[in-house]
Amino acid sequence: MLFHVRMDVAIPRDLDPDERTELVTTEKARALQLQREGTWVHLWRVVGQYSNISIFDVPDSTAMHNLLWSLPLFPFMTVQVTALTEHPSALSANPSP
Ligand SMILES: O=C(O)CC1=CCC(=O)O1
Repeated sequence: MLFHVRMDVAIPRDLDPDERTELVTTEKARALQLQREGTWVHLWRVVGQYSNISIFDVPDSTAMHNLLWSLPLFPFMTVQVTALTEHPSALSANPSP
């Protein structure tokens, strides 16, 4: 099941710099792991913002929820999730005759 997710990151300015570095480093490691596993299918920076647009491929909405809650930066993010389904005009839904 595919999900479109927008994450807007807001790390407090007064957070300890070492803690900030640790958070960002562990978030990156987790993101790379999930991309290698094929779960985090796309990860794009939103131009000019500390935000990303991502596509996830997970079994169901509970898995999506649990994954997001498990992210190290989750406490510092506002997350918008949109469940996706196949468009009837997509090439993938219309194999060539
Ligand atoms: O920087 C971000 O947009 C938050 C984030 C998600 C995965 C990652 O490595 O950073």
